[in-house]
Amino acid sequence: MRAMLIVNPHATSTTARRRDLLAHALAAEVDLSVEHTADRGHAAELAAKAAQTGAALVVVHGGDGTVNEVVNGIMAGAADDGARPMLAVVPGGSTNVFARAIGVDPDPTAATEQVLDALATGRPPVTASLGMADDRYFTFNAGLGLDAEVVAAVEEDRAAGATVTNALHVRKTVRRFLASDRRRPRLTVEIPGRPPVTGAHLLFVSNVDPWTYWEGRPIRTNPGTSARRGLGVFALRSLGVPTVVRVVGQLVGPGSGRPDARGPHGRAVVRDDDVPLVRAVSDRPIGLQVDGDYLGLRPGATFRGVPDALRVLGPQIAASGGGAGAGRPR
Ligand SMILES: Nc1ncnc2c1ncn2[C@@H]1O[C@H](COP(=O)(O)OP(=O)(O)OP(=O)(O)O)[C@@H](O)[C@H]1O
Repeated sequence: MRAMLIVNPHATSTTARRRDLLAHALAAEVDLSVEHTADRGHAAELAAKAAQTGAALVVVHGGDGTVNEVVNGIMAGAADDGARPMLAVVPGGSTNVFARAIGVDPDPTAATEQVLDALATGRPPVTASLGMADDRYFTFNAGLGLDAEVVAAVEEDRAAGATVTNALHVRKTVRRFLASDRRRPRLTVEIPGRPPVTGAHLLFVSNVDPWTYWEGRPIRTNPGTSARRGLGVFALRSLGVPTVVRVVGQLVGPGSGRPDARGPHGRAVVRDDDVPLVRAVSDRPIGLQVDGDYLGLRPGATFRGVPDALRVLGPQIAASGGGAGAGRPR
């Protein structure tokens, strides 16, 4: 089997030793080419090349941003899903939301074992859905408004040499929240078959649950969403302090991370956990983020679910038919 290993050598939790071990272990099982990314965008080019030249497997070792690039590269490189290489993820970032949501072990050594075991035993890949925000695929979430503004502000600090920490995210979120125009909501959100929702301030669209992790704890905006189902939609129609305090409490309070958590709810919360399509139009330009990558200001965006888009090698499937969001064997 021909495979490509794509590594972001600058990802937060990777080391030279781990990269070497991973490459050696994989090379014992497959015909492997090893590529290190040189800059932003390179992982997408490499993955597209792997798909175009008929590789059967692309293994990515990096954070969610590099995984997003690799997925977009695979999808661009092979339009026909039968010709698409399988994906395997060995987490190398700080949160690794997509990998964890589809049942990849967050520990890179254990995740490597999952991939080697699947190769050695012939365990089939599982399928996973993707989301699309306009023409860009996403693996875990995309958003319009506050979260995109926070991503942009954090990226700016990172580019200036700051270390990205949870504390930095909190500072930027509070600052953007206080600076936002909380009296003039910008968005109209349209979900087919439902009356349009006017007066929304922000929109989060999820492909998997949880939406993200905080200090290792899952933050669940749409607990009914998984890589086997459609998109999760979460919008807020009020940024009033009482509403925000209540919703933040529902997102991070006791019991919020449990598998049976109800998720955020209330009059100002618009939520749907399984939709094929959602459109949002803004009355003035609004920031868009996709898997933590800021794409700039937009007049709005169209989000689509892409079922069974990827075959992911490594995660096991529970007897009940699904791990944490993983799809079915294929
Ligand atoms: N060699 C590189 N040099 C600069 N940027 C890169 C390189 N390789 C990948 N990138 C970009 O850097 C961003 C962050 O990388 P990645 O997600 O792999 O790691 P991370 O920052 O550790 O992840 P996380 O933010 O989840 O902790 C990605 O958006 C990716 O496109």
